[in-house]
Amino acid sequence: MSPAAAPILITGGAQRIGLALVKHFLAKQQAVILTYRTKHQVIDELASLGAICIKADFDEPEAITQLNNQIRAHTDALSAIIHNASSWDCEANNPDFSALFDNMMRIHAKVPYLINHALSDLLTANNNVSDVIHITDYVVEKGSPKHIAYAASKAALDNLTRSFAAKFAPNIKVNSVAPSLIIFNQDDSDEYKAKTLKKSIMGIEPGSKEVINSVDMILSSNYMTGRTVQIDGGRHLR
Ligand SMILES: NC(=O)C1=CN([C@@H]2O[C@H](COP(=O)(O)OP(=O)(O)OC[C@H]3O[C@@H](n4cnc5c(N)ncnc54)[C@H](OP(=O)(O)O)[C@@H]3O)[C@@H](O)[C@H]2O)C=CC1
Ligand SMILES: Nc1nc2c(c(=O)[nH]1)N=C([C@H](O)[C@@H](O)CO)CN2
Repeated sequence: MSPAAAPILITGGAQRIGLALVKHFLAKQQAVILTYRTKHQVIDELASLGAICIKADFDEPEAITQLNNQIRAHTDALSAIIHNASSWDCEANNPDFSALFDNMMRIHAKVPYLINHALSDLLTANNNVSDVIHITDYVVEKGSPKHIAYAASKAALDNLTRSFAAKFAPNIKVNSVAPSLIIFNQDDSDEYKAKTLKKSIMGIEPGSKEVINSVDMILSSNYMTGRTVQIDGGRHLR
């Protein structure tokens, strides 16, 4: 009987894509540690399924230190870290561009940077090659005039992928998944949805399974590192 794999840490695991990833791994009997900021109703269900649910608001100064300590109370190894937590904020909603830029850089670049450093020994303690996966965005390659700070922060995360891949090899692989539209938000208008669907040449809202498939492919590789899986429906061909 092979020993149970060490837990996978997923940040922002209580809704949408993060939640789909958590449920996917739990269904495969894979141990999961997830962070959440808001106490979504689903948290109790995930805990009953065996997930370790840790409250972490990464806007708080001590969040990383507290997360580090809480994770070490539960495990002495990790098989993967998936940096999923994110805030899709924009200049139109934030007249304070300085605060917006700081917030975007913190959640999308500083938090993954600090977590990777803080927990790398737990990844190395894993019995097999471990993984860090950064969930970036198609806009890393194109920019975004309506989400300027967001796109720049995801580009920083994209660059961290290559730096950490070089630093952590060969015990830890580090890769990005760069989606464009995966799932709409509840308050998205029909007009926005129609306009967004036209941006790719596949023209669909693919759903979280696209990200799950890409993550599973990365985790199944013993060789791929410092690279990006782009799941964008052919947006670059428009
Ligand atoms: N949805 C899509 O179509 C696309 C998504 N992506 C990327 O995929 C990933 C998942 O997307 P999606 O599911 O839509 O993400 P969401 O916008 O639903 O956010 C994911 C989670 O991030 C958490 N979060 C945000 N800010 C903080 C913070 N300061 N501290 C702690 N947690 C925080 C939220 O926690 P809580 O809810 O607990 O407050 C939320 O559950 C993201 O990285 C996103 O940028 C990229 C392109 C397209
Ligand atoms: N944290 C989030 N990031 C992004 C989201 C989201 O809902 N939350 N959504 C998008 C869009 O789907 C975009 O890819 C297409 O308009 C981008 N990032």
